[in-house]
Order: sequence, then C-alpha cells, then structure tokens
Amino acid sequence: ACYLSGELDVEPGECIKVKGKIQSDAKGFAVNVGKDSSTLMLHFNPRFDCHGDVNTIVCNSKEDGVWGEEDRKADFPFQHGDKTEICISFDEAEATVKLPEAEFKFPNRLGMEKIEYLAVEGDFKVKAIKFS
Ligand SMILES: CCCO[C@@H]1O[C@H](CO)[C@@H](O[C@@H]2O[C@H](CO)[C@H](O)[C@H](OCc3cn(Cc4cccc(C#CCN)c4)nn3)[C@H]2O)[C@H](O)[C@H]1NC(C)=O
Repeated sequence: ACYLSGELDVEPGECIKVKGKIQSDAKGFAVNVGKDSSTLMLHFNPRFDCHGDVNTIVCNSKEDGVWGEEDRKADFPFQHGDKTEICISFDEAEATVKLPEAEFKFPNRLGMEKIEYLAVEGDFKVKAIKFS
C-alpha cells in the first residue's frame, strides 16, 4: 500500500494522477482520497474477483469510519497487467475519475473542499504520483 496523508492540499479543479501497473494476478485494488482513512470522499475500488464481485468497480464514501451506499459502475476498463493512469479531480458536486478510455463520476457526498489524504491499496504497483 502507498499512503500520502495529512500533508496534501488538493483543491477543486486540480487533479491527482496515479500512474502504475495492475498486477497480473490482481484480485482488486483501491484508490482512496479524502481527509483521512476514516473520512473518504471516494473509495475507488476495481474488483477483478473479490467480495463476490467479478470485474466490477465499486465506489463508495466513508464518513467517520462508516461506509456509505455503494455505487457499482457498469464499465470495467481494466485488465490484469495493464499499465494505467488514474486521474482524480473534484468540485463541490462530484469527484471525477478519468482513465485513458473511460470516465466515472461519484457524488461529493461529504461536500469536501480539499483532499488531504491519498492511499493506493491492493494489487496495483505505483510508478508515479503527480499533482497538477
Ligand atoms: C451482500 C451483503 C454484504 O455486502 C458486502 O459487504 C461487504 C462488507 O462491507 C462489502 O465490501 C466492502 O466494501 C467497501 C466499499 O463499500 C470496501 O471496499 C471494503 O473494503 C475495505 C478495504 C480496503 N482494503 C485494502 C485493499 C483494497 C483493495 C484490494 C486489497 C487487496 C489485496 C490483495 N489481493 C486491499 N481492505 N479492506 C469492502 O470490504 C461488499 O462490497 C458488499 N457487497 C455487496 C454486493 O453489497
């Protein structure tokens, strides 16, 4: 897992680019952004085969340690072993996850005004993280 926490200050309109490689035997991985590990604007969790889900992206928020309502996306633009770049940005209404060939939206349920915490977990090898 790779965590950057507490010292980030990503504001609306700015983006976090996480570049890396999905492991060839990946079961799943997650990119979490928010205030800290208990307060997440977005838990972006592509599942190849875990928790009973196959090739499904599960998104959720977390408020004071309590998960919100899950949002399962229709598209699954990932394959084992893929190199990819995940760009996360947000505004007062929603978070946007831009991938090379897909884009997902998730409501900014907590009305967060900045991202101070980033964590990448699971079967994803981080090559670079850029803020722009
Ligand atoms: C049908 C009745 C029951 O319903 C199920 O109930 C489960 C428990 O609530 C939910 O699952 C939880 O869902 C939550 C989002 O909502 C979260 O993803 C949370 O995981 C947090 C978490 C993150 N990490 C780190 C990490 C991340 C990714 C990869 C790895 C790896 C690896 C090495 N191969 C490790 N560890 N734990 C998950 O447990 C299911 O979706 C839900 N299913 C449905 C259909 O509703």
